[in-house]
Order: sequence, then C-alpha cells, then structure tokens
Amino acid sequence: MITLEGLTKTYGATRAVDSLDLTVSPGRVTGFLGPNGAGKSTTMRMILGLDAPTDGVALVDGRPYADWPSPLTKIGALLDAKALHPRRTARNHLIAMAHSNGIPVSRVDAVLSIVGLDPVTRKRAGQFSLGMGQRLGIAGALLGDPEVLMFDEPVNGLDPDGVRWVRELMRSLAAEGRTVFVSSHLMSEMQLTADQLVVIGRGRLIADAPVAEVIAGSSRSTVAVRVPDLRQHAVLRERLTAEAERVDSVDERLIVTGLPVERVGDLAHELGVRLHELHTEHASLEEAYMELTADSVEYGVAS
Ligand SMILES: Nc1ncnc2c1ncn2[C@@H]1O[C@H](COP(=O)(O)OP(=O)(O)OP(=O)(O)O)[C@@H](O)[C@H]1O
Repeated sequence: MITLEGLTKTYGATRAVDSLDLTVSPGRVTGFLGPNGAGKSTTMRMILGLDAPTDGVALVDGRPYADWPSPLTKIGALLDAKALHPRRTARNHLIAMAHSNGIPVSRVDAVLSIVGLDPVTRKRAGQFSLGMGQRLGIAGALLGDPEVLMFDEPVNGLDPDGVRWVRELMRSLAAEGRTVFVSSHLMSEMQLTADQLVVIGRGRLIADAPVAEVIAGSSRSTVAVRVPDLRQHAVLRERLTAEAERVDSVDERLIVTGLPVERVGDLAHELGVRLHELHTEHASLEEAYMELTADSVEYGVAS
C-alpha cells in the first residue's frame, strides 16, 4: 500500500505537488493521470525517496521508502527507462542491482525471462531500443519480487504487442494481490488496464475513483432511445426537449444529453411510446478525462 499525507513539493514559486492525500490499495491497478506538468513524476520520485517533500509524507506500507532495510523487496519502480549504464549488459545491470539489495542472482535470470529479454541478456544497454530499455526497467522493478510496484509511463516506445504485454503483466501483478501504481497519458490503454484512477492537475487531487465511476461522472454520457413510429418519435422528442439539456434525432433514434436513462424510460412509458432500444452511451475515459482536467492544463492550445 502507498499512503500520501499532505504531500507537497515546491520549486520556487511552483507548487509541483500540492497537499496530496491518497491511499493506493493492493489488489488492483491504479492509474495515475494528469496533464503534462501535473506533478505525477514528482509524486513518484518522493514515494521513492529521490526527492524530499517540502511538506507531508509518502509512505510505503506505513514507512518512508528509505526506512526499509531492503527497499527493492518492498517496492519496485520503473521511473526513467533511459537511466541505464550504457556499457553494462542487461544481465550485469540487474546483477549489480541484486547485489546491492541482497537479492539472489537466480532471480536475475527469472525476471529477464518474465520480460522476454533472455535472448539479449549479453547485449549492452546502450544498444537497446526504447522498447528493450522499457522491458529492462520493468525487469528491475520486478527483481525484488516486491508487494508494491510503480511504473511511470511503462508503455512508452513499446509496439502493440509490447503494450498488450505490459497490460497483462499489470493485471496479473494486481491479481496476485500487489499494489500497482502506473502513470500514463494513453487513456484508451488505461481504460483497459486500470481498476482505479487517480487524476491530478497542477499538483492537486482532482479525482480518485473506480474507472467506471469516472466515466459515468462525465456529462458527455448520453441516452440513446429508438422509437420506430414517426409520430411517437415526435411526441417523445417534444417531451424530452422540455427536460433534457439537449435532444438530437438520428434516424429512428433520439440521443438525449442531461437526463438519466431511467427518466427517459419513464417518460416514454407515461406517453405510451413503443421503444425498440434504450441504453446509456457512456463517454470514453478520454472524454471524461478531458472534462475533468480542462481547468488544469498548463500548456493547452487555444481553440
Ligand atoms: N527539478 C525541478 N526543478 C524545478 N521545477 C521542477 C522540477 N521537477 C519538476 N518541476 C516542475 O514541477 C511541475 C510538475 O512536474 P512533473 O514532472 O512532476 O509533472 P508530470 O505530471 O510528471 O508531467 P509529465 O506528464 O509531463 O511527465 C512542473 O511544473 C515542472 O516544471
């Protein structure tokens, strides 16, 4: 479990992270989202003790990272996949990490195999593609078989196969009961990978909720209702227009914004309108996210 209490980091006048209170729980994948400069990497760096908070605390299973005697066996992280010694081979890079944390070398070969790097273990990290570097970084995170895993943009540079592999890995790590905290800008991928979402903007918490709840909370969700009879279509349309924010006709369908599906169904029933279809069309996570963060985008393009 990761716990943040009033976590704050300022750089001069910039409040990179601003009084964050958060619990990241085990047994699920928690996506960490926010526009560029929102404070995601700074938060992750403070969890790993790489940056000191200006105020507040970041705890891993109840203690600051630095207080764990063998931290890699408690929390594994991929922060910057390029932070590798270019002349070291993949295997030697992991052996050096294992030695400094009292982890047996047998585990190095195990994690190289998990990430699919066994054919290139003797290649120097400097010759790695971006995707191979990501896989090596993930191998490093898994090395200590930790209960808590944290990944900053793990699918950067991966091809579609690699993206799917990361998704399945995250899901299986969470299914084993581990805490998985992962940042990403790829909303479609997060919609498939995460159970819970934490959204921040300008260092502050905007949302902390299950993925389905974040999507359902978007005002961009609509209700679609199909009325085959033309006259009834017009009658229902008129009635819905009086209550809904907006009603559009698309062939036999009415697309209703700003009314719950139950209300649309009840109104149709009251008017004796025969329906062939009635369902909510949820916004995508991307649409919900854009709406949530609209006020927090630092480098937006004027539209
Ligand atoms: N070492 C530093 N010195 C000064 N300002 C910094 C430093 N590190 C981060 N910042 C500032 O803190 C804010 C948060 O940056 P951070 O990198 O944590 O955001 P992020 O959410 O990870 O962004 P991105 O999605 O672009 O990676 C930004 O305004 C950034 O410019």
